Amino acid sequence: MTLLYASTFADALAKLTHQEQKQVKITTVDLMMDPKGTGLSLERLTRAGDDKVWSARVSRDLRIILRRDGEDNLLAYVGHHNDAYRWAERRKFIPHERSGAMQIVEVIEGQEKAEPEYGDHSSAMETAGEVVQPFWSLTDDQLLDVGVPREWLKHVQVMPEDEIDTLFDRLPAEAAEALYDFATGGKLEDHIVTPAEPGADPYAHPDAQRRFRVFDNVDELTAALDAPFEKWAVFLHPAQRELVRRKVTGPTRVTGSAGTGKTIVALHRAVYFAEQSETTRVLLTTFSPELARSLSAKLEIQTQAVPELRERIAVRPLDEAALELYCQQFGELDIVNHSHIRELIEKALSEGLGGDLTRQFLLEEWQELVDAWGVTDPESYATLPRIGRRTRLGPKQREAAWAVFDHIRTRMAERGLVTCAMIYDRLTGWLQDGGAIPFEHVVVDEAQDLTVAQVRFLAAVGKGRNDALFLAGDIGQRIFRLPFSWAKLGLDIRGRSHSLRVNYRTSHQIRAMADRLLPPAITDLDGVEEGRRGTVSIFDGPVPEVKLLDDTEAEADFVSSWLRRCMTSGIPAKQIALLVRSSDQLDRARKSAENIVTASADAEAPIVTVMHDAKGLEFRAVAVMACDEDVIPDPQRLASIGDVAEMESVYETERHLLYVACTRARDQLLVTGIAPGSEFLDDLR
Ligand SMILES: Nc1ncnc2c1ncn2[C@@H]1O[C@H](COP(=O)(O)OP(=O)(O)OP(=O)(O)O)[C@@H](O)[C@H]1O
Repeated sequence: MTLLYASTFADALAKLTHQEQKQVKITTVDLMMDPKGTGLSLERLTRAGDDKVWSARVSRDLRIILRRDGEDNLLAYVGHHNDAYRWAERRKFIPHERSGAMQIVEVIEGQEKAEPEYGDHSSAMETAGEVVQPFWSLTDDQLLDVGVPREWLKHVQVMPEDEIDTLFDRLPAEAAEALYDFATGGKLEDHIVTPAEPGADPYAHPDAQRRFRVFDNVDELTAALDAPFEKWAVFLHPAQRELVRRKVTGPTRVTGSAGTGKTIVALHRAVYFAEQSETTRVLLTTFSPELARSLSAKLEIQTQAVPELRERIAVRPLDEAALELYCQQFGELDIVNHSHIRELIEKALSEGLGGDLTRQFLLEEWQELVDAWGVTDPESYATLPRIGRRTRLGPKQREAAWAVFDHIRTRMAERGLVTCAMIYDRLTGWLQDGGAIPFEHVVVDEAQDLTVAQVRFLAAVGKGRNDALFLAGDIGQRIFRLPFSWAKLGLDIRGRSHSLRVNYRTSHQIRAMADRLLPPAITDLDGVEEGRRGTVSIFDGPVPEVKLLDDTEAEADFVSSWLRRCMTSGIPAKQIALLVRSSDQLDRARKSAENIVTASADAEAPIVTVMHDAKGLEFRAVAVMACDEDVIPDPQRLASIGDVAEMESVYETERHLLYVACTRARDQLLVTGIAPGSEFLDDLR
């Protein structure tokens, strides 16, 4: 017997109460242990759209809808009595005639009425009266090629524009994606379905696997039922699945705009590696402890059916993993902090070093250039491109500056102090001399913000080993540093970078607005292009609002009212975030949140934080506040930049930051500022 579970079942289960879910789980497991259903009330549904559909009684009111075909037992839906029967009456289960992929097709009522009003498809006419019909010109053949079920052809051809947002609810996802992309300017040809081999299993096609999961045993099914809300753990998009299982010969990168499931691919990829053998060890890593914790929690869910896999995957922030490795290889160490470095600069200045250079300049020069790039001698310092540095230096000034840096390095060496970058540099040298880390595979999430030292280290980790390095990231979300070439540092992903294009996080409306902040394609310094065109979201929501106000008080009041509306509509406070550019504006956000908390004693407070700290997170509602003219782009960063190219890089990073903030929102997005507002708001609007 084959156990199958449809995403429609997972969605329906998630809508039931906790108690009902428990009852469903018990009946499901009984059903799977006793496929003939001898002890259960099974009933074939004669009025269903498909003659293999049965109902199973869970309780007086709850029914599971099953499809039983030979050895296949498919859990299709669950719901209250009438809802479940009505769902079954209006569904057919048929392999698509072009792809061979099993589809659940909604039976359209009154289909005969859906005749196109103009019979000739070659006509350029796209409207019937006032109603725009975006798919009017598409032929049956073109629609079948992208997975539209035959019974939907006419309905799609006359579909009015305002129904496009329902595509994902009503059509198989491959067809909905193609049509949505076409309606928003994309090409249908990019979505032609892959035909199956004759006689192939209709559930094995990649398009079927995004909605059906085959279980090997009841334990696996039980685990999936325990996590009914985590669809990502069970149903991958074909493009995600491809990347998870791909065999590669060098470092690989998955890209895609915010919310396209890069983190999910990274997680599945780590598990996939761990499945390869009992002795395989995988490092799953990212930049911050908070994101590492979130990866760890997701991994627990994903591996609950096979807990031993969890043991084979270490989840750590990259700095922590590097530190651990360093201590194992070279013993304990002391890491310098900013105040140490400041003290050393002071000392150098008091000894007459540094010429007329300021403390602040020397500190930044050390952090952003000398330490970040691992510069160890004056010659390298003299030839280093001054990426991100505002001030040009003449030879004399460089000499004076180097005297200070030399002083810092010597004192640090005497006291046994190192910087984080030095840890990576030493590990890189050790790897180049034949050292080996205790992991066969390293999977890195949020890779767009890796430092120079981290990239060098990872390049050494991946050198000469297949499948050693898998990176997930979006260059449009690089917010912590200015761009640099990975290939020049030995990490070459050219030809092995793949984009995802289905956005699972943000509504159509929010994604479309946020996308206006970035160009349709971004090319990194190694010439790898990341195209964002053709990305579609799988659900829709309210249109985001951009609001400019007269002063901070008016802004706080406006955001408080918005917060109240969000919470009244059922969004829990913890699922709402108020984001600002930097800590200087945090009070403005806190004020809006406080208005809510003081108005209702038991109201929980929403999350208030800076945009940088929201990277990788998601919320149902987000207010991006304080988008004022003199806040974003940050005027301090832009001040006194001499070089045009450099100015562009800083602008870009600030734009990315606003993009990151806006794309944390799932359903509701509000952007506010004091008039006239940030120049970026013109693009948003
Ligand atoms: N195949 C899937 N099925 C259902 N949900 C998915 C799937 N893939 C991703 N998601 C959901 O989409 C949301 C975004 O996924 P994820 O965080 O992996 O995106 P991302 O590309 O890493 O985003 P960002 O670039 O903003 O960090 C998450 O809620 C995730 O659970």
